[in-house]
Amino acid sequence: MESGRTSSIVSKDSFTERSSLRSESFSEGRDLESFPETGCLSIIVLGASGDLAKKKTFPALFNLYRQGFLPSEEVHIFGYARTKISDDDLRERIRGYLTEAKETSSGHSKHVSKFLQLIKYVSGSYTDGEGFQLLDKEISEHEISKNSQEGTSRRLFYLALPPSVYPSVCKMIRSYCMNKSDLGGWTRIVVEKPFGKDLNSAEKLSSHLGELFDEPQLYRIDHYLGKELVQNLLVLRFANRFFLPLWNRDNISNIQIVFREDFGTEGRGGYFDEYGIIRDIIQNHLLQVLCLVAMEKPVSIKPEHIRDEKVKVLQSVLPISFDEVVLGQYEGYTDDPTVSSDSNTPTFATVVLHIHNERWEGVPFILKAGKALNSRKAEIRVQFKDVPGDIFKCKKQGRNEFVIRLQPSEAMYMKLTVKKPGLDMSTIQSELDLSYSQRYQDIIIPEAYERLILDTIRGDQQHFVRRDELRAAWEIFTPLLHAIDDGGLKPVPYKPGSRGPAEADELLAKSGYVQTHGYVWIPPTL
Ligand SMILES: NC(=O)C1=CN([C@@H]2O[C@H](COP(=O)(O)OP(=O)(O)OC[C@H]3O[C@@H](n4cnc5c(N)ncnc54)[C@H](OP(=O)(O)O)[C@@H]3O)[C@@H](O)[C@H]2O)C=CC1
Ligand SMILES: O=C1O[C@H](COP(=O)(O)O)[C@@H](O)[C@H](O)[C@H]1O
Repeated sequence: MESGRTSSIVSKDSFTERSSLRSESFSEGRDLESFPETGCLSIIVLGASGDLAKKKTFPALFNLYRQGFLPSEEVHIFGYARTKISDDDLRERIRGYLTEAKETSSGHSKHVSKFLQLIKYVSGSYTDGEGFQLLDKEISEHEISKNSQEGTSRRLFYLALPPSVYPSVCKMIRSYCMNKSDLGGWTRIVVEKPFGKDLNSAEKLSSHLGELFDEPQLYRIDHYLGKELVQNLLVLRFANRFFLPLWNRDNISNIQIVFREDFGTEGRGGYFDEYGIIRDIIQNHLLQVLCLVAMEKPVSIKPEHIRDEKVKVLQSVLPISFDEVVLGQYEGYTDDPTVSSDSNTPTFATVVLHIHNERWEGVPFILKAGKALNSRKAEIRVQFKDVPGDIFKCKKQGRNEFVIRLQPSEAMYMKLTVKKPGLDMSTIQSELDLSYSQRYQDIIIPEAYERLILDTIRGDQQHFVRRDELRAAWEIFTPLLHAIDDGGLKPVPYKPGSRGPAEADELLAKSGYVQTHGYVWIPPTL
């Protein structure tokens, strides 16, 4: 394995102190700022009392700390929210979410306690200056205590908040909490999706944030871009001769990008009902995956080169035809008291996109996402066309497929036809399988948030959404979303624990997907 500092995949036993937060992986091609970073680092989690903060943000920070990426002599963490609680109350709220694999319980609790001591809580409002002045004072005290030279300290603000408060919070940060000068220090803002509700609101939000901060200071996080197999897509496509000649309309029949969850909105009904599955999953997570599957080879692996190509793909997507959309809502969704009883919000959607360019003309990209379905998984399924001149008459067994399983059980496998072992000359579907748990037994795959927060500290924007990308993404979905919001398109009911509406499978078949019968991929066990 590479040294821990250069790799974001860590060995199961590693607990090495890393003194630098600079990325060295793929460093030759990267475009990272070049000043030395010596000042102390303050990470401020706004909305620290909330769901995301406790389930994702603090655990990701803990894992970075545990692996030595957040040395206690440099880093301090602040929680900020309106709720009036003490430092210890916040620590107790998050303690139970800090988990780590394969460590003795005494080793674990030692790390947890030390980590929790790095956290301080400040209570204040999101709309007036008083709380933010207090926050600034606390951060400055920490910086002074670390002998950080003025202007060299680094401040990372993580907005784990509902998007409705982003504008006022950003204004407060700009007015009261910026790093005072720029002698190598910085102020960066991480904003969570959804970035707006449609094209207009997103543009308004972008303009507002754009007046307060420069684009290099803004990190629009989409945690799917931090998943191991999503990060592998460009390597897979552009570092393997196998795929180069095949990855196009001549060979590929259709591509599915699928997200399934086997639970419903679970305590987030109020949020979800305002947004729905398209804004929650498809317009961001699945569309980002589509970009990486469909984009042309970038000039280099510099973040801007990659993001330039993603924007081009998005701009080549044709307007969505409503005939190629199936919406669903699971039965019982409106029983949640925070959901309106006559809600039209889809909890399931299949949407077919078409990319109007030389590589993809005629290849449907089928994006499917649903809550309360029969399984939990996310995958990309590339289905190839039939083999012309099928001398083995094996068509009935199914087509070649290349499946990238993003989660759970990260894997990629190729479904292919082989001779059935034995004396007979017959064929059977089998697979070439790269299952990560089997192939990389010594490695723990980092959580997406862990990786992305590290990127924000390192100043690497590759895995974050650029403003023009966001605009192009909203352009694709806004007409459909408005039609749903206006009641012009209605979701069909489906049973919780099912595959979703039958109409979605019909749309899949209409789009050219050929179901393989009698073959099931079984994740290998050790
Ligand atoms: N939870 C998740 O799994 C995921 C969440 N996200 C995104 O992360 C962000 C935060 O999500 P989540 O933690 O679930 O949200 P929460 O509803 O838990 O809100 C976070 C905190 O914000 C404050 N808050 C809540 N509602 C309001 C309001 N109307 N006005 C002002 N402050 C409010 C509360 O703190 P207080 O009252 O103490 O100030 C709350 O603890 C959202 O943008 C969400 O879309 C993205 C991916 C997954
Ligand atoms: O952004 C979101 O993602 C989660 C699913 O994330 P995953 O990493 O577990 O696949 C989803 O449950 C949530 O509704 C959505 O806001």
